[in-house]
Amino acid sequence: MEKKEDETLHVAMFPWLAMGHLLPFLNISKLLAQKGHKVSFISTPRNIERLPKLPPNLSSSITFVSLPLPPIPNLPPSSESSMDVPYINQQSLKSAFDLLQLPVTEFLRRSSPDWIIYDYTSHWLPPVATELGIKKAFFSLFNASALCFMGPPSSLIEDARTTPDDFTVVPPWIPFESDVVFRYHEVARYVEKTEEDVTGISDSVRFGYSIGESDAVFVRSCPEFEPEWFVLLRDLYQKPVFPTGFLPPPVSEDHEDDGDATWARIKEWLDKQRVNSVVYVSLGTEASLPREELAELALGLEKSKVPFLWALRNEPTRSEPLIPDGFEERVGGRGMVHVGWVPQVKILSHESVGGFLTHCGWNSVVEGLGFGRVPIFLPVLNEQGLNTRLLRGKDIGVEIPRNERDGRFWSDSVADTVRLAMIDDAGELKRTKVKMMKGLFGNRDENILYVDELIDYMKSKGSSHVG
Ligand SMILES: O=c1ccn([C@@H]2O[C@H](COP(=O)(O)OP(=O)(O)O[C@H]3O[C@H](CO)[C@@H](O)[C@H](O)[C@H]3O)[C@@H](O)[C@H]2O)c(=O)[nH]1
Repeated sequence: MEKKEDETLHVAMFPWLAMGHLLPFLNISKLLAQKGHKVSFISTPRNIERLPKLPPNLSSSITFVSLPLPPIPNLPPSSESSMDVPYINQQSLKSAFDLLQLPVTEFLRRSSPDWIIYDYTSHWLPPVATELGIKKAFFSLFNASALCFMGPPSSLIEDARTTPDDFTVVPPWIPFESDVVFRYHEVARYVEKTEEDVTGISDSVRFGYSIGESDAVFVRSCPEFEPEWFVLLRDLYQKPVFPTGFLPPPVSEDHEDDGDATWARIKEWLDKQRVNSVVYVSLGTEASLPREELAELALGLEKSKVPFLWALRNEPTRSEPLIPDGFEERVGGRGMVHVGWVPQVKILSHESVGGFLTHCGWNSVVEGLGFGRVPIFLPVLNEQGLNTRLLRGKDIGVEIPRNERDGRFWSDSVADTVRLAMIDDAGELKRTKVKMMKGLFGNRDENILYVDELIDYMKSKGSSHVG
């Protein structure tokens, strides 16, 4: 049933319980709402509370559907997102998430959206949607090259790669030369430490069913940036694959509002720094470094002599962050350390920021390049190593050298890499190259064209409601 041009869609959104997923899902929801469509955004109470307030003109188009996270043993009651739970215990959060199947099904039955856009964790959702006659799209927050590396649904479900070494080579389904592979330590450290799969379902299997049983796959990237990977992805999936563009977030609608004290303090400090002089340091919402590496990072920043703003996350298992003793006094006014949530997009948009020392989470990459900030890569877990290889392959950014096997790195390499990115003459070409990426990643008018195409596609499939 094709929807007519002037008809509005009702789209349900169901992201994984992680800020790096909730925020881009909300971002695309706002774009749908701006185009006059209706969105039901499904999540848990604490996650909904953490999201940025909706602009008044969109608040009647986006309805938050708050479903309490069912309690399970070993998961503290307030732990509703991946940043509340240590990385090695993420499977417990997934067990609780799986218990949302019933309330989500009830909501979908009651409200009959035309489409549901869902994340990799809800592998159980496609059959539910099919039964209710609701179209279903898997929205990938991983880019096309990372998805290709992971492979077609059949391989994901088979989950045949088991050892860290298996992930350091180009898989057989990639028919061209590629260096998008993991380094040993990027897999080994986490494979070995992660708790047994308490859900019985690995992430690979979740991805496999989520992709394999979808009607379409939406990917937060574009063929201009990853041409060969999009061609391959369509071939591997044998179904419609749509780029969403980079969905550059609007600065004014970032997590914190303008009256926020954290932003006021950070802005005051940034305002005093020279244009393009500051390196912003953040490793996202899930990654954390062992104590000795954190110390090397701190010492490296100190040795670099470059002004820095370091956002250190509050780690769920530690009462206080592991900044080396006396660090803040030694760096004095040259460095600012903030523990806890910061308004990242606003920081990156500030003209004093020139570089971004990042774990290479895809949201951070998109946000940093959208403002032309030079990325300094320190990938830690998930697909962050693959993102780093993709970008380095295009001569974007610089990577902090590490030991291939154990991942150790030293303060001198941190200092040298930061100086190369920020001030050394040898880094000039890199800085120019990154400025050239600003349009592709940050231009909202250009990027929205992808969302327009995606909406046209969703309308063309309309609703397949049976009841
Ligand atoms: O203090 C903070 C911390 C984070 N953010 C925002 O939160 C998001 C974080 O996303 P990302 O940079 O991708 O980091 P993670 O949340 O750590 O990323 C997880 O999700 C990404 C998307 O799937 C993956 O690429 C990563 O590997 C995975 O660890 C970004 O929009 C940031 O702007 C803030 O605004 N303030």
